Amino acid sequence: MQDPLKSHTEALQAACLTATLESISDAVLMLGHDWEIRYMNGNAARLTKVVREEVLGRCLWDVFPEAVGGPYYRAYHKAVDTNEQVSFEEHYAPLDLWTEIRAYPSEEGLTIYFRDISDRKATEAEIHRMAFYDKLTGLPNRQLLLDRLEHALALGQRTGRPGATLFIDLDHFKSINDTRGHDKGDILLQQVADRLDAAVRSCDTVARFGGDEFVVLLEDLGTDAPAVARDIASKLLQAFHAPFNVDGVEHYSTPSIGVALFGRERLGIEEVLKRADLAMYQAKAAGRNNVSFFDPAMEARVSARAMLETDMRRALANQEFELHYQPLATIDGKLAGVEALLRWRHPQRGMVPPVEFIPVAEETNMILHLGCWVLMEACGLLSRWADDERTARLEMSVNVSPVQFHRPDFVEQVLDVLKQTGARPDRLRLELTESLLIKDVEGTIQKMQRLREVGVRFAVDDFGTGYSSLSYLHRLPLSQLKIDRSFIWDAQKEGHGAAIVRMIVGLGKTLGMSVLAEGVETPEQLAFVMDEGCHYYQGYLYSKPLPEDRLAVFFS
Ligand SMILES: Nc1nc2c(ncn2[C@@H]2O[C@H](COP(=O)(O)OP(=O)(O)OP(=O)(O)O)[C@@H](O)[C@H]2O)c(=O)[nH]1
Repeated sequence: MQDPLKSHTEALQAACLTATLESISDAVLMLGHDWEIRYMNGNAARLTKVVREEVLGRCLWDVFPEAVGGPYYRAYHKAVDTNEQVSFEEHYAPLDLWTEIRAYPSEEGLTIYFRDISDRKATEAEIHRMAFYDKLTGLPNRQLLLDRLEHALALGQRTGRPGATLFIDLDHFKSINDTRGHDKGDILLQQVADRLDAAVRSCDTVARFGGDEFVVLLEDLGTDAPAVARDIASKLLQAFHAPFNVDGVEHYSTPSIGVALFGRERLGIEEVLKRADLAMYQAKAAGRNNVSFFDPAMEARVSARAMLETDMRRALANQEFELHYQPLATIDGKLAGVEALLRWRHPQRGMVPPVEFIPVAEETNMILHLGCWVLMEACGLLSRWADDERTARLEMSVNVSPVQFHRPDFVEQVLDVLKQTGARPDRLRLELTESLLIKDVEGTIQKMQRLREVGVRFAVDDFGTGYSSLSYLHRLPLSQLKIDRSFIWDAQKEGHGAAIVRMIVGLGKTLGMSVLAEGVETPEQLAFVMDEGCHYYQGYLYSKPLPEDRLAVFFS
C-alpha cells in the first residue's frame, strides 16, 4: 500500500514544480522517450499556438510535422543520442518565430526550454540593414559592396572565373538638385536604383557607392567576360533611355559607366575600384552617356599626370621655373621687343615643354601663382631696361592664361605688379587667346579697357586657331594680331595658309591693329610674310627664346 505521507509529499512537489514552470518566462516542453509531449507550460502553448489539452500525449513530430528533418529535429535527436544538452537559435518558419532553445536530456526524456527572440532578431536585422544598406535607395551601401568585392576578388583569384566592376556616375546630376531641389534629386536616385537593379541578374550586386555614384559587381562571367560585361553595361545604358517620372515631371538622365575586369590577377579592392573609376572618367571625357573599359595605358597617363602635378608643386617651391625671352622683330629686322616664355627646368627630366605642364597648371589653378610670378619677373626686367637707351624702347609681351584673366582681381593684380616693379605700362603687352576673349565678352572688354587706360596693350595670340567671332573683335581694345605659326608653315605648301595669312593681315589693317607672324624659320617665309604686309615677325630665323644673360648678349 502506498505511504499516504509519501504520496502527499510527491503531489506537493509536483504542484510546486508546475507552479514554478508556469510562472517562469521561458516556454517549457517535456518529452518522453517516444517524443510524446508529457508537459507543456502556458508560454509554450501560446508561442506554438496549440491548445495544451489537445497535444498532451501526442508525438511532437505529429504536432509539428514541418519540423521533421529540420534543424530542431536534428538538434533534439543529437541531444538524446549523445545525452548532452544543446542550445541554439533558430527560426521556425510556419510560425514566423525566432526561438532561442536549450534542450536537456534526462532519464525521463528531453526537457526543452525556449523563448521568443523575434524582437531582438528584428532589431539586429535593422542594425544590419542600417550598417550595410543605403537608406535612400535600399541598395547595398559602400561597406557591403566592399565586403562582397573582397569576396569576389578572392574567389576570382582562386578559381580564375572572371568578374567585373562597373562604376556608374550620373551625368550632370547636379542640375536636377539645382533646378528642382534636393528632394527631387533624391526621387531620381531612387528610380535610378530600381532601374539598375532590374537590369541585372539577382545574383549581381547593385550598390549605391555615394552621391550619384553606383557600382555594379558582376561575378562568374564565364570565358567571354569582356563581351558579357560590355553587354551588361549596354543594358544599363539602355535602362536610362526612357524618361524618369520625377514627381509628375519627365526627366531624362544618362550615366557614364567605367568597367574594370578582374580574374586570376592579384588585385586589391581599392585597385579594382580605382580602375573602374578611371574608366568612368574616360567615359565622361568621351562625351558622357558612354561606356569605357579600363586599359593600362589609361592608368599610365593618369599616373604620369599625377606625378607631373606633384613635381610641379615641388618645382614651385624650389623655384625650378624660369623665364626665357624670344626677341620680336619689325618686318625689316629691327629688334622691337621680346615675348616672355615660361620654362621649367626639371632636375631629372631637363626642360619640360610648356604644352605638357601649362594645361596641368591651369587645371590645378597653379597657373595663378605661376602667372603672377611671370608678370612680376617680366615687369622687373622691363623696368631695368628703362635705364639703358638700347633697351628703353623695347616692349615686353607676356602670356596671360584664361584662368588668370577671368579672376575678378586680375586688373588690380597687373596694376599692382606695375607699381611694385616701376615698369612702364605702355611697354607691356598682354597676349590673350581667342578662347579667353569669347568668354564673358562684356566683362573682358571692361577689364581690357581699364588696363588700356593706363597704357597696357593687348595682342591676340595664335590668331586663327580659335573661335574668334569677328562681330565683336572690333569692340576689343586690341593692338596686335599674332598669326599662328601653322598658317605661316602652311603657306609654303598646298594648303590654305597663304589665303588665311592674307585675310588676317587685311583684317588687322581694317581694324587698325598691327600683325605679327609667328614661327618664321626660313628666309622664304620671311619674304612671304613681308609681301603679305605683316608688320612684325618672330621665330628661329630671328632668334630662339633666350635666357636673360644670353638676351643681354643678343642686345649688345
Ligand atoms: N539629391 C541628392 N543629391 C546628392 C546626394 N548626394 C550627393 N548629391 C549631389 O550630387 C551631385 C554630384 O555631382 P557630380 O557627380 O560631382 O557632378 P554631376 O553634376 O553629376 O556632373 P558630372 O558627374 O561631371 O557629369 C552633387 O551636386 C551633390 O551635392 C543625395 O543623396 N541626394
